[in-house]
Amino acid sequence: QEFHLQPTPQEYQAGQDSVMVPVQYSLQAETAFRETPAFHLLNTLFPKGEGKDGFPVYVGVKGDKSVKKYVRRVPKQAEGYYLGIEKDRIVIVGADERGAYYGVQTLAQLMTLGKLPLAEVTDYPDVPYRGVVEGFYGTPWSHEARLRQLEFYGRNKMNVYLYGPKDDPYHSTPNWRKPYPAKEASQLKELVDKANENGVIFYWAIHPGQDIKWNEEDRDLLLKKFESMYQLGVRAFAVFFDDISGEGTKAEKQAELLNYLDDHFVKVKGDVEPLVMCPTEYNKSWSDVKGGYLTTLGDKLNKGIQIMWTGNRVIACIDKESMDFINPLLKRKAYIWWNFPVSDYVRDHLLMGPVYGNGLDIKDDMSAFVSNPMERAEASKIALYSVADYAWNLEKYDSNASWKRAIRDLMPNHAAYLETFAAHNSDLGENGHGFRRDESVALQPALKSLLAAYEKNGEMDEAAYKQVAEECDKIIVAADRLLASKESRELIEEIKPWLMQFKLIGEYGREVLKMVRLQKQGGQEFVAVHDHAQALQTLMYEVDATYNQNPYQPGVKSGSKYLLPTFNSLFETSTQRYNKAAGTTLDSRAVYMPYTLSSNVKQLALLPMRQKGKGGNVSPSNEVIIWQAGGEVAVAMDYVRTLESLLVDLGTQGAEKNFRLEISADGVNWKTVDLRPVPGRTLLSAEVSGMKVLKIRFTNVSGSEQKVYFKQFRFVEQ
Ligand SMILES: CC(=O)N[C@@H]1[C@@H](O)[C@H](O)[C@@H](CO)NC[C@H]1O
Repeated sequence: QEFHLQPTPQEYQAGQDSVMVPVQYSLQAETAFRETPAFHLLNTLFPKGEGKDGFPVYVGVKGDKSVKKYVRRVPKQAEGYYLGIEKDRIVIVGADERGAYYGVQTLAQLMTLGKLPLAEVTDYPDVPYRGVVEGFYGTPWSHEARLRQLEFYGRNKMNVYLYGPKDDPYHSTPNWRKPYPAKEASQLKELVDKANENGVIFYWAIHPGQDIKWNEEDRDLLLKKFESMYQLGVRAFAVFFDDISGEGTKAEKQAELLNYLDDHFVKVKGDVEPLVMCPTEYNKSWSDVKGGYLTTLGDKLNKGIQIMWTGNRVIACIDKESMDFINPLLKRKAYIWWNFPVSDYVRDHLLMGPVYGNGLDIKDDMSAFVSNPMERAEASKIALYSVADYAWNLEKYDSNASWKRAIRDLMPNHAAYLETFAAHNSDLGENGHGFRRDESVALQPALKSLLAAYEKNGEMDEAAYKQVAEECDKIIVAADRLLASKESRELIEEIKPWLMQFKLIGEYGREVLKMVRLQKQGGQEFVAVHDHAQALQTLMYEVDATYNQNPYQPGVKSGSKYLLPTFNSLFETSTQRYNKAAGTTLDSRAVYMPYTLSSNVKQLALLPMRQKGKGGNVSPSNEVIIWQAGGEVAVAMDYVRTLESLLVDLGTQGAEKNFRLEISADGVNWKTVDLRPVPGRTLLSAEVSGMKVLKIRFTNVSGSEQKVYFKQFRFVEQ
């Protein structure tokens, strides 16, 4: 693999010549430089550290005497730097302190080459703020995972991390008004210090909108919370108003609060970054321009305040058209919150594929590009590496090359195996946002050709067969090697269930290919191989029913877009053909989904049904659902079944007054069923035990539009 600086620099010129990597350096810099993160990093790069006879390293920022003669080479862009490696010196000049830090990070990468090329790097970021918003639903990252993330951001020249895990009770309702308990407070302080060491601005975000009162008391409580975070070292703050309903959604009030914080906290402190806010209307598909929410923010919010935006939809790639829509309304460059590789709405999938689909022509249209990642911190690094690469230098961004480098960066000694795994674990599966990713890209042609030849006219595409068979072998080896890896143990522990599932898919594919071969030969051995394949199906079901049993999208899906569906089709077709020829009745069902969802509520229509054990649930949504009067959601069974229980949770009290649940045993006659609120919760329980059901229907009968959450719709069969 040829060497490539990360992120891709704006300009990198290297001759053939090089110098040995010095073991010691002598620092030529202003005294003040010794207090900077750039110095602390530089000091770790030379085995023998600093010494007066060491290799001269001139380092500083524009204006420093020590680097005066190089000042013309420094880019004018913020965080830019010039790095020159000459025969008798190294020169690093930053446009500012973080630029100097980035110059040292680039030097660190060059020093891994074993010898230093005589080179010049003139570099700077395209997008001012680049990084990560920990803004997902689900288990917040651990403290150790966050510390590792911050080092990763420094190495990849990401300069922001926004702390905003939805399920941290002190970030959101109910405890946003309270200071953190001692342990959490000291951990946050440690994170702030770690961020500073790595050139990362640590934003602490608050999510008060669900229960904030627009009065002085709450305003002062929020200010007090900011003050308590300031005491912990936080110097950058955000206010998120996403996923709320009710009073807290008022634009005028939100703007008034933000401006108050800006005038009475940020400007007073003098050493705090500009505020960042996430609007309630944070994507175009939800915005009602005429309603004036966005333009109110655009008109009223103090100019320096940044406003976040997820694009044309909740989950969407960002392009020129998206930016041309939003920037004029906000009267500033939107601060992009990119919802990838976040998977809190497809928690049974890993998103390990390339970062692609964002415009390469929008570097001047956004003030920030931050990624909302998976709750699996280490696994998110593949995407985050490429987000860093993209946001630093859009025009030179190459998604596939970046993806390969990201994998090698994450597991240098197992890159080939991790790439095999990542290639087949990248799509999200069906989901309520309709957002999909490509998967098994290199193998797709062979899978399609093998299936088409066999299913349409019973032929064998030998070349495709061979390629798929070889891939199955690679999958099995890759899964074993990764499961046994000593390298990146934290990553392996995060993705272990998916690695187990992945291996089973490789073994299942191997057996299914044998079945196809044997079916055509008509051999008796078909039965034994069929039974082995079925045993593997059972093991795959067990993994899916045992691990990652979260209440939203439980289970472990792998290779779900092309790989497994192809093997399942081949299993079913070869078994059916064998049965026909041999007069046997081998079970030809591969995977089974007995329930079908239908709905005329726009945000529910695409939600996938999931089978779990002896029951099913409709995949929940994180967002507020606009449920029109008379709107309904229905679930149809494949044949009449008997219910044990049914639970609905719309996240709002009193929903049982506005909605009706009906059951039909024949799809024609309907019976209304009582919905009982569970005391103290928004959960509703239906008395359905023993009822025969072919179809379930749940309707808004309030006569008006309802804004609710769709947190749960689950039933269990007897
Ligand atoms: C601005 C934003 O995306 N907010 C949340 C975010 O916290 C979720 O993680 C995101 C992905 O499901 N959906 C949008 C919404 O629910």
